[in-house]
Amino acid sequence: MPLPPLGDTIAAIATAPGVGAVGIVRLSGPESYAVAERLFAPRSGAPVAALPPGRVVYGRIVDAATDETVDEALLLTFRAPHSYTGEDVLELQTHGGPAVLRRVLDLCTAHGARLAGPGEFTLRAFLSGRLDLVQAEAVLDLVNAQSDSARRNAALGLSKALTEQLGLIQDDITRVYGDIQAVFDYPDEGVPEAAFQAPLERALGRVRGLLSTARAGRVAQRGARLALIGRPNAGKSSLLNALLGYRRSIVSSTPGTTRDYLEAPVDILGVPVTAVDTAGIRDTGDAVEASGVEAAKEIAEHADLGLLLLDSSTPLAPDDRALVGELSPARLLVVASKSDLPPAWDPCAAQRELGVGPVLRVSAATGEGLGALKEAIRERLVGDAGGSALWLTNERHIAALEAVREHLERAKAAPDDLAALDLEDALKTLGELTGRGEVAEETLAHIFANFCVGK
Ligand SMILES: Nc1nc2c(c(=O)[nH]1)N(C=O)[C@@H](CNc1ccc(C(=O)N[C@@H](CCC(=O)O)C(=O)O)cc1)CN2
Ligand SMILES: Nc1nc2c(ncn2[C@@H]2O[C@H](COP(=O)(O)OP(=O)(O)OP(=O)(O)O)[C@@H](O)[C@H]2O)c(=O)[nH]1
Ligand SMILES: [Mg+2]
Repeated sequence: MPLPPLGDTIAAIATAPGVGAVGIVRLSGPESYAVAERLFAPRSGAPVAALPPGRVVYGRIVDAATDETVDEALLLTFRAPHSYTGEDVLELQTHGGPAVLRRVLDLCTAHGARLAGPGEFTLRAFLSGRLDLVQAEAVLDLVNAQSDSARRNAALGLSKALTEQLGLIQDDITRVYGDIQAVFDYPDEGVPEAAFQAPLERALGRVRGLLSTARAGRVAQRGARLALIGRPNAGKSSLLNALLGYRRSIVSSTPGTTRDYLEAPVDILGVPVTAVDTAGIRDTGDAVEASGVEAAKEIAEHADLGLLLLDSSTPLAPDDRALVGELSPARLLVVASKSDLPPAWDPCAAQRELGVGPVLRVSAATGEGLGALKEAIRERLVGDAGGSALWLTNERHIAALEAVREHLERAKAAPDDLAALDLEDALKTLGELTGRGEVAEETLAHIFANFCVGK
């Protein structure tokens, strides 16, 4: 997959497909003004090329071949290097609608622009040095963000928060590397071992700190699956409805009401979650119910978090204890449901007996404990990011930093001459990560292929 050529002038519709109040066609490249000259008539009559940058001018989009007025529009002007791409950029803001935008884009290509490929504007911003690779990827994440936590995180990436962290890591490694080289060059001067260790430890600490946010980052980016499980009648469907705030799942006093699983998206304090209501788990002779029970177990096993509901109004049963045993404690949150009813057992005693974390008292009927439950879910899904404001969300970044961590750990344990090799590798990996070092063309092509056209 080769990279698209640079140096020509590209055009694309920048706004989302479909009907909208306003739509934008964007041009970037050395011929942008010349292309616009041929299709835009400012009302002032001034030539487009003479327009000062950073302005909005009103005028008409005209098809020079027929003299037809295609639309009234605004033209936005940028001059290299002061633009998103670093090149001459013009934006034509027209009425939003597929036919208008398509026609304006056709005029752009008729007058010398080329249709832009996916991510080509942002690729040019990267290649002109206006964004590093981590920022360019943050643009992609920002556009694709579906939850507030994903948006916030991408905005931090774009604002260089991650770039700056990586810079600090790079500085420390460079320092250690330089010191080791000095020892090779002037062995008699002797740089004490301790001088290497401190910056190396600091860099390693930063890398580990960033990596510890990866789980939270993945959850923010892709969302998490939350399985509601328990015996029949435990109140799973009622709790699902309470979390959603609307009636999604059928509730009844007949045990075995939910037969198949059911998924619903829900925002848990900014974390995108897919909640899955499942069939009550019990031994059953009914083949349909049994396959629902099978599905429930499998869903619980693969979920990011299992919410095990234990009915607090009836005594705990052997089935409840068996369910606790089947699920990994790290991915289990236990709820004492129906807390508005007189309790048949004590949550604190149950916590000790079952060997699980805190058992949360919740009532789907009154809403009691729902807020605390949401807090606990959020904490379990993204809590390990600690106080870090910035989360790693991108698999490429995670993989690169894992490689850096390994190099640094090896360097720490190795004699100086071998450490130098690992430090070199760590620096090379960081360079690929930010794009400030050497990056394979395939890597770039792969990253930008995931963008939408016009971005
Ligand atoms: N209409 C429109 N809205 C948009 C964008 C766009 O390209 N067009 N953006 C695109 O994704 C984002 C804004 N990003 C931008 C980043 C830099 C520059 C720019 O021209 N920078 C110059 C001048 C800055 C200044 O005036 O101080 C520079 O940095 O030199 C423009 C947009 C979001 N909104
Ligand atoms: N008082 C009270 N009753 C509840 C509460 N939650 C559920 N119930 C009742 O418990 C019964 C079972 O509720 P469901 O939500 O259908 O239980 P379930 O776990 O989905 O049951 P299955 O689908 O059969 O596995 C219904 O009669 C509900 O009204 C609660 O918080 N308080
Ligand atoms: Mg149910």
